[in-house]
Amino acid sequence: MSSAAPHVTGQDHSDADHLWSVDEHLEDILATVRPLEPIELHLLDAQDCVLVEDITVPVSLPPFDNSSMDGYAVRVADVAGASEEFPAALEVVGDVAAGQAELLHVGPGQAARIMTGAPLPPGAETVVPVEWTDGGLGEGPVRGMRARSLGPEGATGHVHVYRPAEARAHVRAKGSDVKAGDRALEAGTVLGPPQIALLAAIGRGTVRVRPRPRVVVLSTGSELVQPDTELGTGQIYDSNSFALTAAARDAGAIAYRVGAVADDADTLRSTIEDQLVRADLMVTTGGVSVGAYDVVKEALSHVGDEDEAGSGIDFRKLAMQPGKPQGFGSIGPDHTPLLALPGNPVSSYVSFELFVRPAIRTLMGLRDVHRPTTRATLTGDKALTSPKGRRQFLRATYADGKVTPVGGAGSHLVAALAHADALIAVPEDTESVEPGADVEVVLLGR
Ligand SMILES: Nc1nc2c(c(=O)[nH]1)N[C@H]1C(S)=C(S)[C@@H](COP(=O)(O)OP(=O)(O)OC[C@H]3O[C@@H](n4cnc5c(N)ncnc54)[C@H](O)[C@@H]3O)O[C@H]1N2
Ligand code: MOO
Repeated sequence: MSSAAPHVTGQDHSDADHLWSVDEHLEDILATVRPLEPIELHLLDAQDCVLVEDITVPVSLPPFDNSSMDGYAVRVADVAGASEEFPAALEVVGDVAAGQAELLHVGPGQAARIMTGAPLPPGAETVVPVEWTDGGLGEGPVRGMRARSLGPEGATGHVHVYRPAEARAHVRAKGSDVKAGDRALEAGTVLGPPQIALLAAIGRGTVRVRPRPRVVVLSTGSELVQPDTELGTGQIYDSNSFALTAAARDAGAIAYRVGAVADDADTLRSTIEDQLVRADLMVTTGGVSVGAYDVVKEALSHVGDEDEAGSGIDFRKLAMQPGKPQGFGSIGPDHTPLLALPGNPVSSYVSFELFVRPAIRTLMGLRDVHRPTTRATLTGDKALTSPKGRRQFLRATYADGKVTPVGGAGSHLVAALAHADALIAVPEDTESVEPGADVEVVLLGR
């Protein structure tokens, strides 16, 4: 299943030195990535997915008139004028429990003990809550019914009712929620818990939705080792593959983390080929810069160019900091989109937020693909500086219309990233921002 249109960039940037703007790169990605084909999924597997069919209610909700209270089903005339001083005394003909198929008939002078959700029995016109009665015990108003374990035989004898009730009081009418033939949900609805509740309530076990994309995250670098192992000389822990797998899940994807691949082009190519079978989107980190060991660039620069129309990864520089070197294109027989992110941990995470998250959400068919942004007042005691011609994304915390930078601009500062919940976006033409200024903020984690 192809999740990408043939990748033909709308821009003519054949010049290798062309600096792409953040918006141009994003546009290129979003013009290529296509929503996944819908499939039929069980309700819980469809959570957070976009519905592609209008859902019509097959049976009314509630399907029958039923009681909204534990109490007694009675006739209106039999309790008219009832009071504590002059209670109505009615013969109890038995119990009506929720789910009970056989219904009693309530005649004049009679009452059936009824439970919340149980069908209103024929003959009864209204329900009096048990608190308005003596519960059949003859000792004044009660707070509730006796548990079934204490009275397994059910209700018999007489009940005293102390208040009148209007017709159909405490009765939930058939179809008062939705009626058979009504539109329950429209195509395009995102299925959250309340929508899943409605689908289950009207008896739908499966629905047609766009599935969550399967995203394979692969980090590269011979220096990388797994957490929980001993660090050797020159080694560091692979944090990007964890961060991006988590970020892919957070965006709505089913994410597969592939452990770090060493800096060897053949190994990388064959690992990517092996992973394509379970990928609607591939994300790599590292190896996209200009070093001699920048293996992603080496392995993917010419991949499929000759034999797969529309395939190939384009490596480019963005007018952005962090996140300058990026790769994007599609790969393999299904033209699976691939985003090659830079290796610095903050660069890869910021790039994910700006480019991969919208791609994942486009695959899901969602309308809102971006993180929300807002304007906020910069706080702190120093001016921010930003490289000329680059859109800078600085880590920050945001609250109550104020935004405060956390840590510096270095793209290796993972600890500061872990304490941030926002990014300050400093425009390309701005080199310095004074405290008190109004800035644009990308809100993470919402
Ligand atoms: N001469 C130049 N050098 C560099 C340039 C440049 O324009 N000219 N650009 C710099 C920028 S900006 C970035 S960003 C990086 C991007 O480099 P790569 O994508 O090739 O990434 P690596 O070299 O593989 O790694 C960079 C850095 O990040 C660490 N890293 C990588 N992967 C992980 C991981 N999975 N978990 C944790 N840390 C990781 C890696 O050890 C390096 O320290 O290039 C600059 N250089
Ligand atoms: O662009 Mo790099 O991502 O500045 O560190």
